[in-house]
Amino acid sequence: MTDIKDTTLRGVNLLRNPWFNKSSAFTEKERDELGLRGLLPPRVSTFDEQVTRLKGIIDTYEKPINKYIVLEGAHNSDECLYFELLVRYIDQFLPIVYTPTVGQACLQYSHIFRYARGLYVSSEDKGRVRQLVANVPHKDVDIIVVTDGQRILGLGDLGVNGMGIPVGKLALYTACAGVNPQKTLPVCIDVGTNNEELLNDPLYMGLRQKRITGPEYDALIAEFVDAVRERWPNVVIQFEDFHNSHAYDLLDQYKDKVPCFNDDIQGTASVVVTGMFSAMRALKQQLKDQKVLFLGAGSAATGIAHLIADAMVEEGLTREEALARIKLFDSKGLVTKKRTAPLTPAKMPFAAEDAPAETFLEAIREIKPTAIIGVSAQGGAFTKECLEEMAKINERPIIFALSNPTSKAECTAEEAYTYTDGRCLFACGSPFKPVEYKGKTFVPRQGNNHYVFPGIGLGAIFSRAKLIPNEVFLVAAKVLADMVKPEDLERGSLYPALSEVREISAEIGAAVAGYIFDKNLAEIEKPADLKKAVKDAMWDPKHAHFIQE
Ligand SMILES: O=C([O-])CC(=O)C(=O)O
Ligand SMILES: [Mg+2]
Repeated sequence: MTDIKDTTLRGVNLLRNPWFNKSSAFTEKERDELGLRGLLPPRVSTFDEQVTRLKGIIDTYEKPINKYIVLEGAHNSDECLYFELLVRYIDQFLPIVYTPTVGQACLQYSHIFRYARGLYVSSEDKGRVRQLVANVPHKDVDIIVVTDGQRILGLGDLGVNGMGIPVGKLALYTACAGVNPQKTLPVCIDVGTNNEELLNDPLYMGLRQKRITGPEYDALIAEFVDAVRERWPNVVIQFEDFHNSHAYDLLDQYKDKVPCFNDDIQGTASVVVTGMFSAMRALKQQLKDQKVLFLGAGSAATGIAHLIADAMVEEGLTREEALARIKLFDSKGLVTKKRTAPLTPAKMPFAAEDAPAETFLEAIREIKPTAIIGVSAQGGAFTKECLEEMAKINERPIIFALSNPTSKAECTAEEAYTYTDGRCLFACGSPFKPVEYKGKTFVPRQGNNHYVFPGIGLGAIFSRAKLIPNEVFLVAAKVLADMVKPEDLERGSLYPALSEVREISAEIGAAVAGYIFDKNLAEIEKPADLKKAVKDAMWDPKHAHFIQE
C-alpha cells in the first residue's frame, strides 16, 4: 500500500497549491476523482519528464538572475519538482538559489518579487505578532531561518529585500539535509533600513523608515520568539545575516533559552575550522602551531577565531596561548588594546598589545602568519603583494578568501594560486572554477556554512533539542573534515564534493544529534541505530499519491 496524502483541496485549488501540486503528473484516476479532468493537457507526464522540462526551460536563460526567477516560480508552484531539480543538479543550481546569485536576487528583491513566501514581521506589528504567526498555514514548523536584513552576505543593509536569504537557506535545508519543506519557515523582521537607495526606490517593499534599534527592537524580537515558540514549542531558530551590533547580543540572549544558533558566527566558524583541519592534514602539521591573521573583525571573524582557539586548546595549548596565536585586522588596522573606542567582548581576547602596522601587508610582514582568513567584504583586499608575501614566509601558506558574493572575495582562486606559485592551500566563500597552474589543476571549494548548517539543523530537529550548545560546531567540523578524501586534498580541495552533501548532512546530523542526546538535551529517546534513524527521517522529493491506484 502506498501512503495516500489526504487533502480536501479540489480542482484548481490543488493546482495552485505548491505543497500538493503535481501539475501534469496527476494520474488519470486523480484527475477524475479530484476534479482535475480538463484542467490539464491530456497526456500524464512522468516526474522525470517534468524534471527534464523544467531543466530545459532554465537552461534557455543565460543570466543567473533569470534562472533564479524561473526556479523561484517552480518553488512556488510545485515544490517537489523544484527540490528534485536541486537535488539532481546541486552543483549547477546551488550557486543560483544560494550564494552568489541569491545576493543579486536580494539586491533586486523588490523588483523581481512575484510570490509571497514565509512570514514578514514589521515594527508596525508590535503587539500583534501572535496573530501574524497564527496566519502561517504550516501545521508544524521544525525550523525557522530569520533575518532582519541588516548584513546580507557582504552586501550590507538590504532591509526587507534580505528575505531572499532565509528562503535560500531553507531551500538548502531541504535539498541538502532532507528537512521537510512544509516544516520550514523563512522569516524577515522589518524594522526599516538605513539604505538610502532602497528608501528612495519606489518599488521597495519594506517599511520606509530608518531602522529602529535599542529596547523597541529587542522587544519586537522577543515578541516574535515567544509567538513562534508558543505555536511550535520545539522549533529551531537560525539567526542569519544580522549586523554585528545585534548578532552576538541575540545569540547571548537566546542560546540558553531556546534551540537556536547564529549561522554567520557559528556555522561559518565550523566550516572554516574544517578547512583548517584539512590544511593541517595536507601540511602534516597541527593547528596549535599555526599563526592566524584575520582580515575583518566582524561576527564571522570572531566566531571563527574563537572556534579555532577551542580546537587549539583541544590540542593541548592553554586558552591564553591559543588566543595569542590569532590576530584581527579591520578597517582601523590591527585590533589592539590601545584603541580608543572600547572593544567588543568578542574582539577583546584577540587584541594585540601594540601595532605599528598600518596596512594589512605590513601586518603580514610583522606577524608572519601561516594563515590569512578574509571575512572583510573587501573585494580584492588580498593583493598580489599580500599573497606574494605569504608565499615568501611560508612553504605552503593558507589563504581563505571567504567574503561573498564573488565581487566581495578578498582574492580569486586564480590570484591565490598564481601569486603563491601554486603552493597555497585555498578556500573561498563564493564558488570559483578549477584553476590550471603550471600543468596542475586545482579544484578550489567553498568554505561556506552550507556544508554544515543543514546537518546541524537536522540533528537538532531530529533530537528535538532543547538547546544547541556551541560544542556541536566543533563536532560538525570534525565529521566534515573526516569526509575529505586524500584525492580531494591532492587537488587542493579542503572540502568534500558538493554532490555528497546529503551524505555529509546525514553524518553531521547524526553526530550532532548524538551529542545532544548524550548531554541530555533531547526531548526524545535516543534510537538504537541513530545514523539509520536520522537517514530514514530525511525527506525525499517524491510526488504524493492522492488516490489508491
Ligand atoms: O550565505 C552564505 O553564502 C554564507 C553566509 O552565511 C553569509 O555570507 O552570510
Ligand atoms: Mg549568512
